[in-house]
Amino acid sequence: MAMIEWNDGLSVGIQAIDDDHKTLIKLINDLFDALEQGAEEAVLSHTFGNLERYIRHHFAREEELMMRCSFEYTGRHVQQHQQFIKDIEQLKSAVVTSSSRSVAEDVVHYLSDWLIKHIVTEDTKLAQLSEEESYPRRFSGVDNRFNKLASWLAKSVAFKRRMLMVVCIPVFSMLIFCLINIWSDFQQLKEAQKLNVIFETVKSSSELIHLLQAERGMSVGVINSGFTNFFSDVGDIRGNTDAAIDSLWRRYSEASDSRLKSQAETVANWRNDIAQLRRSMDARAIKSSVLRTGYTSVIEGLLTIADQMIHVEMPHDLNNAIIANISVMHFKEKVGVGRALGTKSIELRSVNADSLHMFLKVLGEQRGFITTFYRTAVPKQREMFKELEFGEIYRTAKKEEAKLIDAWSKQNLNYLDPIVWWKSQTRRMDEIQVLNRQLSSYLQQQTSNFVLELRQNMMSLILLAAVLMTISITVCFLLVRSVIAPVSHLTKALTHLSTGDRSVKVEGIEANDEFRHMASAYELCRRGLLRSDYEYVRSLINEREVIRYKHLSSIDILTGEYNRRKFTELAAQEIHRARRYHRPIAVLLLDVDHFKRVNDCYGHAQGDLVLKSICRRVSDQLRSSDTLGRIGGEEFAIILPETTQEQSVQLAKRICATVADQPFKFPPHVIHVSVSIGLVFEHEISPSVSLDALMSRADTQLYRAKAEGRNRVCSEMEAASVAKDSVEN
Ligand SMILES: Nc1nc2c(ncn2[C@@H]2O[C@H](COP(=O)(O)OP(=O)(O)OP(=O)(O)O)[C@@H](O)[C@H]2O)c(=O)[nH]1
Repeated sequence: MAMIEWNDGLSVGIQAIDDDHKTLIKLINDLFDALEQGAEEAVLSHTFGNLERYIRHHFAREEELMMRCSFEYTGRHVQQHQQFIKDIEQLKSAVVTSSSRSVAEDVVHYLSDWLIKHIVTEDTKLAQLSEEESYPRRFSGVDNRFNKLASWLAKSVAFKRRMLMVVCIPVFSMLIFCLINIWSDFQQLKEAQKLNVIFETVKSSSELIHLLQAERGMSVGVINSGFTNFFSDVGDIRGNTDAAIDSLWRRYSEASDSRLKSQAETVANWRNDIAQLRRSMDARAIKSSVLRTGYTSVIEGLLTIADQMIHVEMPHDLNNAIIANISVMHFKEKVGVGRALGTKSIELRSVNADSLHMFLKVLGEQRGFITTFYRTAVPKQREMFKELEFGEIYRTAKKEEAKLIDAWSKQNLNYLDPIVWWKSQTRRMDEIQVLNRQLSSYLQQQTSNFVLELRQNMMSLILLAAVLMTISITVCFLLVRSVIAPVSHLTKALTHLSTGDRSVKVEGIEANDEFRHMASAYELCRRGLLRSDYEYVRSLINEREVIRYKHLSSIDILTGEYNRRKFTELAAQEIHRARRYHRPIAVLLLDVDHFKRVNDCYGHAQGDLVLKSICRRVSDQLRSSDTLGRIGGEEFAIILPETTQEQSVQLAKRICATVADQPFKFPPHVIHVSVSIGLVFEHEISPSVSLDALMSRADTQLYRAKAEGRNRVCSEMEAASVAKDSVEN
């Protein structure tokens, strides 16, 4: 029968160590079997030797592993190993040389207890530590980078923090995303607010260009008419132009953007240039062509500044919209140039090819700007332009343009009226200016919408960020409550359980999930351990009961000495030992003399007291290694191991004397009693001599002692010497 058995639950997870443990279990079982079968000393010694060697081998393997893992308690463990190896030599001698079977069994129990403790506590700790090492493991998982990373994370970042990471990383990523977008929107908002200023200046520039175009046309008309036509109109328009220049200058000089501010000086210069042109005109000291060039250069300058605005960073749609708007401003200027060319040609009736060529070139430039407009304009702007193109004024002007080209091609401008031409083109320019204003308003509207959209976007992002923060804080709080707290409770409870404290319950887990299952499993485990604790205590009690019953079944109730059964068992062991080790032994049979009379005279109760007292006196004479037993009513037997013949005879005589010399006093009675003893002695017990044989021989001597008068010791040696004496005599 196996003393202990391997159970996979004992595995520490390291194949080599598990194999060692299995072999150790087998060797302990072998030792137990050998003892069960009553093996000879040589067999026991061999079996124990195997166990001892394997323990040394196992310790060496463990110590090597401890060194490799830098195990914290290596020194202490090595010391324990050395101590155990010393102890095991004593255990070996206890098993091999002890004649007592129970001693050998105790040693085997001790060894099996040691092995289980060693596997369950010491080696399990070591195995946990060696997980990081490359020691061949039984359950090696898939060793890939992901697993390594996960393992690194598990070791470097505590569970609580990992849980927080799970929540915080995505939430904070989104938060950062929101903040980046808020920042970007904020920047765009600032730019958009600047755009408003830019569009205002473009609008003002457009108004100024329109007034300058009108002033240029009228001023040229005044000069060309010899200062007869339009003179009063020029005065009115100059005032408007001055107001528009001042307004534009103020816009530029008050602008916070350095790009705009720098244009204020240019506008001031243009104001001076225009004033100079006017003075020259009023002094009639300028040609119309020079005057036109002067105005045109200012207009082109204004258009160039407007052109620069398209390079300001802004949303694509707005950028296209402003390009479209500026294209219309350019287009209008080209209409103005065409108007002047046509007017001059009709007035002079000039049909030269250069003029026609220039006119056609201007028309080409107009088409170019219209193409740019259509390419960049947003649908709404296109709609506005189409309305203009299909309007009566625009179509009339285009018809006049066609008439002029036709007349030019026929080389006859005589039937054309310059006033009609000029007016048609002027009305067309006015219409275009109306369109320009609409386009500018549209731009401002778009910018306002854009700003509004940005503001709303920013507000939404701020709201989202606030919601995310609230969610993350709430989720963190909930996680702490619902995950980390149960894990902490369970860990605490398990720690208590592992140290033997079975009283800690897991409380506060309200979820109906894995934690509840874990808590239930823990509770089952705790109750199971409690039950096994009680069972263990129960088994200890039972064991004690068995020992007590065993004791009772071995003891004579009256005297407290061994009864016949136990005495026979112990006497047989002593005889076995004496035979094995060739040691001497003596057997004494003692009978109370005339005890019937004691009973008869003093009663049975008094007789019992006398028997007890005799036993005490006899026992007082014995050594601890001697064995006394009551084998009959008033008959006792004594085994004296390791005693010489002389010592045994002396002891027997001393017993006789100690009983007979002092009467037993049980007031009011004084009872005189004696004992007779039959003694046998063996220097060395041969295999043929049994306990029964010795007892029988002792009984013969006892019978002789009774026969010879009682209160004496009779032995075989003395009988032999008497017989020898009589033969010699
Ligand atoms: N009080 C008491 N008497 C016992 C007990 N056991 C046996 N006896 C008595 O011991 C007596 C033994 O008597 P016998 O066998 O005739 O021997 P004896 O009277 O001692 O005489 P010898 O042995 O020949 O010296 C009997 O009267 C038994 O009743 C006991 O436990 N208590």
